[in-house]
Amino acid sequence: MLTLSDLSKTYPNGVQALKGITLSVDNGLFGLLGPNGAGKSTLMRTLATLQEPDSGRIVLDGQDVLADPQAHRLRLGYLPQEFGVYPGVSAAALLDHLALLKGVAHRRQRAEQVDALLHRTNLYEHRRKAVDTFSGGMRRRFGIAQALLGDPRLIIVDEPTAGLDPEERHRFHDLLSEIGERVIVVLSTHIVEDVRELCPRMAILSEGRVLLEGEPDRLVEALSGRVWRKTVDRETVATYRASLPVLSTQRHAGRTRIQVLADSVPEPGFEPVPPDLEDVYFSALAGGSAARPC
Ligand SMILES: Nc1ncnc2c1ncn2[C@@H]1O[C@H](COP(=O)(O)OP(=O)(O)OP(=O)(O)O)[C@@H](O)[C@H]1O
Repeated sequence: MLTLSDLSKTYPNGVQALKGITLSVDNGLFGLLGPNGAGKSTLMRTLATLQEPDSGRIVLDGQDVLADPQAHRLRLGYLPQEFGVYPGVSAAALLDHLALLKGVAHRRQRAEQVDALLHRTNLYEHRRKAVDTFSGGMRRRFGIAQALLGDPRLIIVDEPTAGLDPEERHRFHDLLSEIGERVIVVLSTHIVEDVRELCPRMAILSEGRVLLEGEPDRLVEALSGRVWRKTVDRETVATYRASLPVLSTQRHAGRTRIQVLADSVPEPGFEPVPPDLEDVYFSALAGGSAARPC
């Protein structure tokens, strides 16, 4: 169990990136969803003990993370948004090197672990290729392999599917789900689909605060009967936005579909639609009229 209590962080330039974040995270995949600048990466780096919060507490399995960051790092796997690799070094050699840094001192044990991870991430046949020549998807999978070195208890993945093609994204999702069966995985993303497909629990973060937390299915259910759609001309969208709580707009066959949150039909011509997680996300960002945290 991972608990974050009242974490706050203000950068030297005055930006308050975290404003009292409190969350409880169990085994499995936990999705942190939020727009750019919400504070996701700051929170991920804080969880990875790469930077300290100004205040607050992090406890993993009863141990105070900030009191002993070194012990925490041994139980941690981290896949940052961007990671550099030494040019010309093969996947197997780099994993071996990283395993050594992670404290897997015994050569044979290291070789076994590296081989197992290369198989698990479907990179075994590419093990002799330099990681800097890998495609985006292969690089991400390599990132997961290095995050799994040393058998961590907590895995942190920051925006893992950005830039992946659908097939690689799918493959990456399978890998994350499988990992989530045994450990805590905290996944940050601005892609609603990632959370819908992967996470039994989630939180929506914006401007350094948790707006909403819960099970995606239950959060969607809470919007049932309250989402309405109408196809309109593009020029009228601003008028609708000014008078109704518009959740989202979408181009469809040359016209625009708007989705509105309302307890009853907002005006003639709107039809009810089943809510989805995107509606939950936009309603939370819009001020949380749907926000009934569970
Ligand atoms: N090192 C830093 N110094 C100053 N401000 C920072 C620093 N890192 C992040 N910020 C600011 O803190 C806020 C939160 O940024 P953060 O990168 O944590 O958000 P994010 O949700 O991960 O966004 P993105 O998806 O764009 O990475 C932003 O306003 C950002 O400009």
